[in-house]
Amino acid sequence: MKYISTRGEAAPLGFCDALLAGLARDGGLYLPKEWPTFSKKEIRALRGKSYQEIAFTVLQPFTNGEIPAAKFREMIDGAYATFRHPAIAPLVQTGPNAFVMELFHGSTLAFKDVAMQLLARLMDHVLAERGERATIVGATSGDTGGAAIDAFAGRDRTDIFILFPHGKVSPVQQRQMTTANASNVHAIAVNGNFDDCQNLVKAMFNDTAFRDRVKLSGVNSINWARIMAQIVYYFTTAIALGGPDRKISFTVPTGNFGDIFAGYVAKRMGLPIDKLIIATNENDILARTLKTGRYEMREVKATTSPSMDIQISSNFERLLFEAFGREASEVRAAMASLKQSGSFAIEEGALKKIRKEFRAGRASEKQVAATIRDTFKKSGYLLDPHTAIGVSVAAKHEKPSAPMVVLGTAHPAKFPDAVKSASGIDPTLPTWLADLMTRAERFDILDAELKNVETFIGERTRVQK
Ligand SMILES: Cc1ncc(COP(=O)(O)O)c(C=O)c1O
Ligand SMILES: N[C@@H](CCOP(=O)(O)O)C(=O)O
Repeated sequence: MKYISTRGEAAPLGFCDALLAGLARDGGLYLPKEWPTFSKKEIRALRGKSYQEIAFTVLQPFTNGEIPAAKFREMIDGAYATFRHPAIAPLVQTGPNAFVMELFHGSTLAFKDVAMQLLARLMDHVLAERGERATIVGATSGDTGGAAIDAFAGRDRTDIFILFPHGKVSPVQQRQMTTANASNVHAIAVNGNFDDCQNLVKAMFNDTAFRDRVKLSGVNSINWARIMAQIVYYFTTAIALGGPDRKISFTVPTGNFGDIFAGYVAKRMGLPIDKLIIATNENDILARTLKTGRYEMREVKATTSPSMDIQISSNFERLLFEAFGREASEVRAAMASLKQSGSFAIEEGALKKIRKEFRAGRASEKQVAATIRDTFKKSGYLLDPHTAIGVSVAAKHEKPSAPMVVLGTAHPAKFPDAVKSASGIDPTLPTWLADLMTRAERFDILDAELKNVETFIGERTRVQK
């Protein structure tokens, strides 16, 4: 299986090359040339299997035979041994036909751990096989950074540089990035917002001389392996709820569109998913796009769900590629228009295809607080603000015929201020993070200027120049 770029101008790559490349050289995102599929019978055969067994079966076709099966299984087992719940992604019933899939039992309490722990092991393996090192850069609005630092800290073949928006992540998120005691970790607070950080990362990938000199690799969801690992929990959950003989709907708190795109891929692979519902906060660019057919950037607002305070939703490009019938020239035109004018229009045919698979909704700050408060009052279950957006939006789309699963993307203790002000409850960090807020911090502050950031990274990476 080869991986092709959404912009159609980069050479197709095998799995290991796409893994290390992150962003394609034409600025596009990699996708498999065709989707591997599973029949209903094959999906039924996964019933009763562990998360790790299902992960192995569902993901192996994507590895293109480039990772030995036993080694891949060992990586999966290692990745999920770091989780504190045996089911990895357990389900909690919150209503007669409503569930939250808890994705926050990994070491940094966010769904990012699910993919990042596997990604780090895959990269380590490929770099060791090739006798190479890599410089990893990542942009974060709060959660990707902590998960990446946890997964890569102390790894000898990689130096990791995480860019986060200065003063715009929660104190817990910041500490998860700034207190790692490892010399290969560099947390950088950027004077700007998340979109500035993400633009810097993409600009570094597009600077070929720099990219090649420091052997740049990415851990954001621009990296196909991130999306790939996130496909698994759609399968485990659907199977637990009666799939493939029953359709399930998923509501996904969305920012960069990676998590929900993984659900789309699961559907393409044969998993009977009814609807995929995009849930946004007041930065509702995706909900507006589905309604109007125009992707139109606005000023980003700071909300109580900072990880979703995003205007440039990276993986929407992957969906456009699909909706345009994999016509890369149309993706290039849309992305050029976005760069030039901050917007693009989606033609009727493509929009129809998107609307067939997806619904979308937004939750205001008031609705988020009310959802946290009411859910706690009703059931004693404490939601984090991101998951609360999912629960709020899902309520408008629930129907008796298909169970509705909201992706629980973070633990409430990552956002204690918002949770306490909504519910009166002060969520506590688990014991292994109990001293997090007293650990010594180490980070640098940089302006959002490409040359500046490249010089900083170039001087600190251990890649041979
Ligand atoms: C807690 C949380 N929820 C939701 C999201 C949105 O996920 P995605 O960017 O994959 O759409 C993020 C960030 O990615 C997050 O950290
Ligand atoms: N919400 C994310 C933003 C980056 O998303 P990614 O999935 O592309 O890594 C975060 O928490 O950092």
